[in-house]
Amino acid sequence: MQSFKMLLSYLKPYWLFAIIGPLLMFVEVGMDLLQPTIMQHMIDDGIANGDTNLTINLGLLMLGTAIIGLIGGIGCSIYSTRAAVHFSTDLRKDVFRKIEGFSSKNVDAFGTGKLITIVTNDITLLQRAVMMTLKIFVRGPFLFIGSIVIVFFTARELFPILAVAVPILFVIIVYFTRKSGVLFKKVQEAIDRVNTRLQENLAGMRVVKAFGRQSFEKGKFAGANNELTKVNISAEQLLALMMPILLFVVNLGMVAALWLGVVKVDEGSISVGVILAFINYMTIIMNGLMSSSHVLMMITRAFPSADRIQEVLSAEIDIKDGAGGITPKINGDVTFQDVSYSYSKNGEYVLKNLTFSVKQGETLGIIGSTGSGKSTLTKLIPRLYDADQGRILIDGIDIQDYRLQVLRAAIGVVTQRALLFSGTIRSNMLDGKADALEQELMEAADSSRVSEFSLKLDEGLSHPVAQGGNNLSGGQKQRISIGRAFVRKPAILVLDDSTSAVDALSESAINQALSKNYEESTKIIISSKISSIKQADQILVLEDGEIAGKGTHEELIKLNAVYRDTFIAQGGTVK
Ligand SMILES: Nc1ncnc2c1ncn2[C@@H]1O[C@H](COP(=O)(O)OP(=O)(O)OP(=O)(O)O)[C@@H](O)[C@H]1O
Repeated sequence: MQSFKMLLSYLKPYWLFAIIGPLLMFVEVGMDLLQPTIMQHMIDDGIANGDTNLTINLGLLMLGTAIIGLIGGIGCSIYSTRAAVHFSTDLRKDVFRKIEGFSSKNVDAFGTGKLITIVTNDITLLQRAVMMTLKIFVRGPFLFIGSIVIVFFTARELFPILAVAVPILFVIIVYFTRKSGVLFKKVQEAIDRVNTRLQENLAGMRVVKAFGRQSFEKGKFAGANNELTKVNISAEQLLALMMPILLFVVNLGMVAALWLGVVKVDEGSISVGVILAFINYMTIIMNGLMSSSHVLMMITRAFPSADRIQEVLSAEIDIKDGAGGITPKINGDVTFQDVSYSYSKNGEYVLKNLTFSVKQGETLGIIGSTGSGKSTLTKLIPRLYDADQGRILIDGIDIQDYRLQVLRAAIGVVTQRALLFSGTIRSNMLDGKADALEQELMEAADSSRVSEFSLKLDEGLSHPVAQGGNNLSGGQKQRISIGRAFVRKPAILVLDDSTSAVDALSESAINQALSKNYEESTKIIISSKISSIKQADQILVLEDGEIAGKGTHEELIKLNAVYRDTFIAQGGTVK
């Protein structure tokens, strides 16, 4: 509820629409409320007295009020829709912007499935709730209260029926609205799980097919889907139950009105027109209450969504921007001082007391078994995660003191899995440096061996890249990913097992280009192949998050048994 109220501030820029809409609705409802009373006079004063002129005039008045009501209704729809759609557009923009600023830890904490549901489903639900509020929230209560007031003054003899029926209707609505709120929260959570399953399957479709896991994955998806079906049915059934119960109460009220009305007509205290008008008002009251309850349900349904949206908007981004003011030119000396890191609070440390330094232009090789923390180490440098203990310095300055933009602009990362975006080879490479000159682009394409295959393509660098680079081979994707990092000529180049899918010839060409064209960049190269890091100025051997060895290839061969054994296992010979 609190979140819903807070998010309503997004309506502020559209306050005029948000006021005009409901105001026009007042016009529509006013006209609706007049109809039964006009009809009553038509029956009692016009038809009963055989006054044709009055009957026709009252008939025309009914038509006139109906047309004015229609205009009010259409105007209300137009303005309310505008306000609600603009509201959700602005909200979606802000939520997306916030997610863009999330640290990797924030994303891990929410999960991508949930974030997608929030940006799509939750915001749509909220938009609908706002629209209904502007359109119908005025209509329901106004119809309801207006009818009660009119009945009180024009059919007081029948008023006791309302005095009994209305509180009962109220209790029913409050009960069902509360109950459904809880269930709709569960529906949202179930949608999260379906989205997560779907997302995982789409991303890993090839693996699923290659391993013949379709039926297994279908089973998992069906599990999440069945869960969603179950809670959806419970929620919808609850809603479906409410309407007949409300109708039943209203019908009882009508029967009572007819019975009491006949008695009163016999007594001569009311006319037939009053009974008909009362029954009409009773229907209007029911409609008013039903539409109010419908909007209330929509709003209740939107409460959990508002909470989830607010959760994103108020999430504290754990990576804080540095104060800046430091020289934006980064040379590339990297120093780790006693750095430890754990992915979860109170969890096991993935990196333990790492201390090493690498000078500008030097190459640092990192080798170690699977899960030893190599990738994590490199993720700490552009501050995708912040170290829990110790400090990381670049050019002698703590990385937390740099503006994030400055820090990250100085680092070129080639991730283990080549992640490409739909577009062209060129647009993917330009992601590394948007304003790169053609010459810089070509140099990067040559160094990363992109040219080697792009020149054979009809469109060259303009060759289209499908979503995720699915129309390219693993090696081609890796080369484009390397080219993207190369084009920025970064002070620090991080290559995380980035040539695993590249053929030996290309790998050696890329390594040559690295030492020739990127002489000034500090190079941090993770590789499972010793041949790829043999020439490094310094090699770290990571074991279980700790530095188990440090030195040049020759030093480690002599002094580090794990390194020596790995070298021999990879076909190396030791003198
Ligand atoms: N986002 C994450 N959340 C929680 N734990 C993680 C996360 N990423 C990695 N880990 C864990 O941290 C440890 C180190 O992972 P890391 O990816 O750094 O290893 P690595 O040495 O690069 O492995 P590989 O050679 O297989 O790529 C592993 O135990 C892994 O399970």
